[in-house]
Amino acid sequence: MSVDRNTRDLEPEIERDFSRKMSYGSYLGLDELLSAQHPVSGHHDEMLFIIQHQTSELWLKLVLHELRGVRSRLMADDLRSAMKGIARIKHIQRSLTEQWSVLATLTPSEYAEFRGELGASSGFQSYQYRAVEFLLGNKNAAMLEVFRSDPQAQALLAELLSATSVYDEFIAALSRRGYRVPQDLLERDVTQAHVFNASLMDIFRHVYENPAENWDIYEACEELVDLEDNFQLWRFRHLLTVQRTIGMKRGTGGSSGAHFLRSALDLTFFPELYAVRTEIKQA
Ligand code: HEM
Ligand SMILES: N[C@@H](CC(=O)c1ccccc1NC=O)C(=O)O
Repeated sequence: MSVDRNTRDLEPEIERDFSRKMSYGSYLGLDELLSAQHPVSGHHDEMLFIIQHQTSELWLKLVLHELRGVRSRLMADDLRSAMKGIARIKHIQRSLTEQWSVLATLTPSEYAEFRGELGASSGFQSYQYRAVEFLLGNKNAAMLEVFRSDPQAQALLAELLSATSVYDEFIAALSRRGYRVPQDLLERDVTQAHVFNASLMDIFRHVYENPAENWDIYEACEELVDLEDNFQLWRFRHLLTVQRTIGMKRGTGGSSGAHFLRSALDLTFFPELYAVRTEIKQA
């Protein structure tokens, strides 16, 4: 290292020939990844728009992978390891939510220059986003119609629609641990969205009023609430970004736009875990 040249000398042992060895780029498939940006307009800012979506989809791919892991660890009654997966997902969610500030630098005037070229395409057609919602228990069979022209995406969603969600498996694990979960909930039609079930309230009230005796379950409940909070924060930042870039215009996907996105804030994955807060007895 020569300070005066402000140049770092490369050590002789540093690998330089990758003609027969796996390199960074080949391991990561960078040729494919970095040639997958295809702007449809000639506008400078479209690259930001594309990369923001692509990075979001990459993180969603990992969220899906981790959620599947969480679900199978719950099925194996390995609560601690399931919580490790949720901790990772929470960090990814924070990163996804934080990323909205980058897209917020796209002004309405800049977006208006290429929005017309997007046609009917929209984030509403993100199958990975829908898969995450399904895995968390917010099923909606009508969403599959959007993917008629993409059989692979439709098959993935069909598989998840008829599979149990993370919350279904958490509830099943509670039952195996001796908490009194009613049979009808254990045998619910898993193709439907989970809806508030009053019979879970006795269990969660007991857990929240006696944390010390139910510590790992208590912790798991709070992890799930963090997950839902984070999901809602992402939705809210999306809504704010939409409002500042297209105001109250209709969406390219055909919806009413901001109004439609606002109504997603009323959806909930774990309603009983929020409802229990109202019922905890005060000392
Ligand atoms: C300027 C940026 C953006 C605008 C103006 C925008 C606008 C919209 C609108 C209006 C909708 C409603 C569906 C429609 O009719 O099109 C929508 C849905 C959606 N967008 Fe975006 N969006 C933006 C960026 C993003 C980004 C970066 C993502 C990340 C993947 C994303 C993901 C989604 C998803 C998942 C939905 C479906 C939401 C739901 O079903 O509630 N959007 N977007
Ligand atoms: N729905 C957006 C368009 C949009 O944002 C979009 C277009 C193509 C691919 C992803 C998108 N992102 C989120 O909806 C709009 O109405 O302007």
